[in-house]
Amino acid sequence: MSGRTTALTPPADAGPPVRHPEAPAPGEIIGSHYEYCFGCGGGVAHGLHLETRAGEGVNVTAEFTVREAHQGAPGLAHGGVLATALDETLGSLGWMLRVIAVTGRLETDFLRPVPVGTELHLTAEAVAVHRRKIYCTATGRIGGPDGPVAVHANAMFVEVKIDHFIDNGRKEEIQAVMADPDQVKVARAFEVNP
Ligand SMILES: CCCCCCCCCCCCCCCC(=O)SCCNC(=O)CCNC(=O)[C@H](O)C(C)(C)COP(=O)(O)OP(=O)(O)OC[C@H]1O[C@@H](n2cnc3c(N)ncnc32)[C@H](O)[C@@H]1OP(=O)(O)O
Repeated sequence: MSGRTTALTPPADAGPPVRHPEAPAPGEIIGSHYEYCFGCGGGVAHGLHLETRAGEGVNVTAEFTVREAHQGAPGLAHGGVLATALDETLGSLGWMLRVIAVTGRLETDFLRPVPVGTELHLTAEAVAVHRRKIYCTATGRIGGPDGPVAVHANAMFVEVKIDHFIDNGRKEEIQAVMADPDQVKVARAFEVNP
């Protein structure tokens, strides 16, 4: 057993998350970070095509419509797909903090079944930061932004540098994104974090 704690409660000396001065303005659409991302990429036919908007604090909102390709049981969304929608929404919080962060831990509560055709209204918010760790929560509601909660997640993201992707991603995809000026622009946006 390692000594690592898996608790999602921020340590006592964690600080509040601080909205970066160059974060997208409230209401601004946060574009896809990668065309072939299953969560937000336009190039994935059966992907979630999540479109996320900046909130006023260190928070974001997004919508996702459950389609036939997202089923687990007949006519119902697969739980893993719903967890992905929460994960993707949480991942967008990096834009508000202007850091790149990947999911370290994601704990999901499934409270109501979500039928195919449902629009899931998602919100995510960072609640605390401790060194490279970002503690955050996300909620998916059905029937409208104030509708009943169907899914909820507590999560801990870990800040990483671009090298995390360059060192670990398959060479073909890494070379392709490095050759794409739009993608390089996305990556560069995170490189300077005053
Ligand atoms: C050219 C490219 C262009 C790219 C353009 C932009 C791309 C923008 C992409 C954004 C994408 C988002 C998409 C949606 C979100 C995903 O789905 S991300 C994908 C899923 N997640 C992953 O693949 C992460 C896999 N895991 C890892 O790589 C490593 O375990 C991690 C998370 C980076 C941590 O490893 P590490 O850097 O060695 O850090 P480590 O010292 O182990 O941990 C740091 C701290 O976190 C704690 N910690 C780490 N893991 C855990 C855990 N599971 N539980 C509890 N605590 C933990 C440690 O205890 C430590 O705490 P302290 O000592 O500071 O108190």
